[in-house]
Amino acid sequence: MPYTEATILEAHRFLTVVPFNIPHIAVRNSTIGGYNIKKGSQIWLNIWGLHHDETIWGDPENFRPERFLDDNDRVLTAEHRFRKCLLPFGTGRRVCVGKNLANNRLFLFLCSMLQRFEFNPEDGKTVEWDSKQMRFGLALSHKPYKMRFTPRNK
Ligand code: HEM
Repeated sequence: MPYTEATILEAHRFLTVVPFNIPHIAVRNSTIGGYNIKKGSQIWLNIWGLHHDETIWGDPENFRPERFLDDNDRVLTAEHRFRKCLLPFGTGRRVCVGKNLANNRLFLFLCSMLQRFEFNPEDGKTVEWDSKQMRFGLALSHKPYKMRFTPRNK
């Protein structure tokens, strides 16, 4: 189900639930991208910035799952630049241990909900989206909004 998988990838990018990763400490003096990092420095990875960088994504403020599909509507492989620039679970030795569990759950949850319900905003309303108005914390969350879930068999 490539479009569903692409939608989950795009949701990871667009929402970036953990915007600044979990802070790390440099264990030795090192150089990254021309910057000298002193041993003991606290490192905050700006994943939200990476996921909303116009020079990478072109139109980062648009929710567009198609960006993760190739010309044959297959999900881009892990080698594609977009996939390499998508780091919702961090990267390297301390990458999220729940990554596979979370992705499996997201897929099953999304599919089973979409099979059973139609989702719509409250009657006559639209849900306004502004990624700069999220509730900030270790994890980002949207301010409350109301949705109508209608069983698909009715
Ligand atoms: C969409 C869901 C999730 C997101 C976006 C997410 C994101 C992250 C991120 C960004 C990190 C920091 C990685 C780093 O330091 O480089 C992390 C670490 C971690 N996550 Fe998740 N996570 C998710 C779900 C889960 C789940 C379901 C579990 C457990 C069942 C989990 C357990 C952990 C643990 C234990 C760490 C610390 C790993 C370490 O420091 O070695 N996460 N997660």
